[in-house]
Amino acid sequence: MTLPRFKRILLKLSGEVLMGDGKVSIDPATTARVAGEIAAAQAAGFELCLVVGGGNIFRGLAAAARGFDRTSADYMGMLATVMNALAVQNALEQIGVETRVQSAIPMPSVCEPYIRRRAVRHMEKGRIVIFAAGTGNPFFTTDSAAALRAAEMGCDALFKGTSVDGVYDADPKKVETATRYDTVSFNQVLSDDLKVMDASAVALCRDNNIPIVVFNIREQGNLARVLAGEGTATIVGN
Ligand SMILES: Nc1ncnc2c1ncn2[C@@H]1O[C@H](COP(=O)(O)OP(=O)(O)OP(=O)(O)O)[C@@H](O)[C@H]1O
Ligand SMILES: O=c1ccn([C@@H]2O[C@H](COP(=O)(O)O)[C@@H](O)[C@H]2O)c(=O)[nH]1
Repeated sequence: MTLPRFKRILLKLSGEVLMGDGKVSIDPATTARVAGEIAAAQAAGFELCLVVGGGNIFRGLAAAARGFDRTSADYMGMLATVMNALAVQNALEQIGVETRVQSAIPMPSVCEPYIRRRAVRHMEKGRIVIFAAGTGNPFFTTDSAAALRAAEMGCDALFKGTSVDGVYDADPKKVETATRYDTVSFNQVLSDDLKVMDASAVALCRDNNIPIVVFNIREQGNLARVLAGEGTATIVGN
C-alpha cells in the first residue's frame, strides 16, 4: 500500500473495538492498548484528532427497529459516544497525553462544547482533541461526524479504525468470497452501495478531497503500520 504523506489526521475509532473480546462495553485493557497506539502515532509526528463511535453501547437505527422513537434513540447514541470519548481521554491522560474532549451537544459540566477555532488551538498546542456526540444531530452517524470534523480541522486524511481490514466488494462478515480493494474511488463506494461507511460521510470526503483509509484497529500495532504505509488497508480516494 502506498500512502501519500499525511500530517494531520482524523482518526475515527469504532466504538465496538473498545469492547475488546466483548464481555463489557468498554474494556479498560483494550482502551489502554488503543490509547498507547495513538500516543505512539503522535510521538511519531502525526497531528491527531479523534471521533469515537458508540456502537458498543447504543445504535439509534437498531433501537428504532426495536420500536424506539428514532430521534430519541439517536440522541441516546450520541450520549453513548460521549462516554466512549471520556474513556479514551482517561486512557490517554493516564499515559501523559494531553487531551480535550469537545461535545457537539453542549454539556459544560462534563467537557468543552465544540468550538472549531478552540479545537484548532488545542491541536496547535499539541493536544489530542476528541470530538464527542457526533454531529449533534439525529439521523447521522459518527462516520459523518468524522468526515465533517476532518473537513473543519483541515485534516489531510480520515483514518477509519474498525473491525475489518478494508473495503470489500461485499460485506466480508456476510459474504465469504468478498474481495478487498487496495484502492477504490469514492464514486464506486457510492454507486456499488458498499456499506463500510455511510454515504453522507463518503460524499463529504469526496467533495472536500479527503482520502479515507479503512483499516482494522483490533489488530495490535496496526495503526503504526498503516500510518507507515505498511499495513493492510483500503484507500478511498478521487
Ligand atoms: N463492502 C464492505 N467492506 C467492508 N466492510 C463492510 C462492507 N459492507 C459492510 N461492511 C461492514 O461495515 C462494518 C464497519 O462499519 P460500522 O459502521 O458497522 O462500524 P464502525 O463505524 O467501525 O463502528 P461503531 O459503530 O461500532 O462505532 C464492518 O464490520 C463490516 O462488516
Ligand atoms: O451525528 C450523529 C452521530 C451519531 N448518532 C447516533 O449515535 C449512534 C452511535 O454512533 P455510531 O456511528 O453508530 O457508532 C448512531 O447509531 C446514532 O444513533 C447520531 O444520531 N448523530
